[in-house]
Amino acid sequence: MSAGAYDAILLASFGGPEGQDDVIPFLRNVTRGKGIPDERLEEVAHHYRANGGVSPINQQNRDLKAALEAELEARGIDLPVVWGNRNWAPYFDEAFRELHEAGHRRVIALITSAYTSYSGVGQYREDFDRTLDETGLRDELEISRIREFFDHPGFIGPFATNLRAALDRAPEGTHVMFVTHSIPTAAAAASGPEHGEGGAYVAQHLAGAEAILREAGATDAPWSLVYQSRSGAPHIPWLEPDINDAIDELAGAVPGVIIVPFGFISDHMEVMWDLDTEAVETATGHGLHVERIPTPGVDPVFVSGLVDLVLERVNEIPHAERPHLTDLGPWPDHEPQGSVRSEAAQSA
Ligand SMILES: CC1=C(CCC(=O)O)c2cc3nc(cc4[nH]c(cc5[nH]c(cc1n2)c(C)c5CCC(=O)O)c(CCC(=O)O)c4C)C(CCC(=O)O)=C3C
Ligand SMILES: [Fe+2]
Repeated sequence: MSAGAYDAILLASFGGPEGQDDVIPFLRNVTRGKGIPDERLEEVAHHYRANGGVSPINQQNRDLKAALEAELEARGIDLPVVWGNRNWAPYFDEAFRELHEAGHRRVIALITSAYTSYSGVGQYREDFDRTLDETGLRDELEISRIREFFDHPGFIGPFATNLRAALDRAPEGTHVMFVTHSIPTAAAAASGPEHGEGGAYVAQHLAGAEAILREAGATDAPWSLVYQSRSGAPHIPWLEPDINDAIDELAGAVPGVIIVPFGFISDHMEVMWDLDTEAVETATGHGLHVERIPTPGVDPVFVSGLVDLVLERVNEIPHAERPHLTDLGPWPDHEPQGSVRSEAAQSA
């Protein structure tokens, strides 16, 4: 099946270190421009160091790329997938050159982040812009991107299925903790001031949590939205409560907690360390039943949903007809970046 006006998919992600020697250079990339000394970065590095200097995120993206390619082929959609990262190889400049050298001009970016925030969207768009200029490909490539997919059935579905199974295994009255990446309260407000104090970022998470509960047939379960992985200067306010504080607060009042990591699409370092090590230890320290359900990863429902999101653009599906499980969505498209000159302009 033709992919209409598009030539390729860019799988765009965060990137992560793949060995002890990579950790500090990777963290320098993540904090570029902030002038953080290596000694401070070494303090942040501990969870990578404890895992041989390796973040699982790059392998998870290789697996997601392969799963996308298999789904596209199964559906007969002729769209190659090129992978690029913000903070580690393969970097966006390598990916953009690969796309251009293969003759691709109009690209759909699939960013591995489901929600609207500077870190999850804005920084990626800035990086695309900067990379188009640095590679001299601004007039040769046009980068569009799929909409934020926080309420797409392909993203909600796997969480709902796994939450239902976890609730069936848990003691009556177990509390459901929806956890996502904390961000500075100022960044949250800026993500969509029309949505109130926490901006679009918090509004999307609250609506997404309710959608997961509905799809799991668990609207009567006690639940809350909590946060993880705050960093930076302590005097700067970030979204709260931290998941460990929330567990401390609930201990004694509930028999257990189910942790739903719906802030991420794969079980990367911030899930493995901040949740599976720290938060689970907090819960077991209180003698609570605790289970952390998986992120979508390469769940076939999620992978198929990502291809559906790409096809929304390929087939120019009207906005109102795009599937969404909250009344916040479907989230609007973003303006393409770069400017492929039309054939007419090129021949003129
Ligand atoms: C909203 C959000 C997402 C979700 C969107 C998405 O999924 O993209 C996300 C993802 C990730 N964040 C990651 C890692 C890091 N984030 C950092 C720092 C920060 N993240 C922030 C926010 C987010 N981060 C913020 C506001 C900062 C403060 C500094 C700044 O304002 O930029 C730092 C620096 C050290 C520190 O400050 O902790 C590291 C190492 C990894 C890789 C994990 C792995 O290696 O497996 C991933 C997927
Ligand atoms: Fe982060």
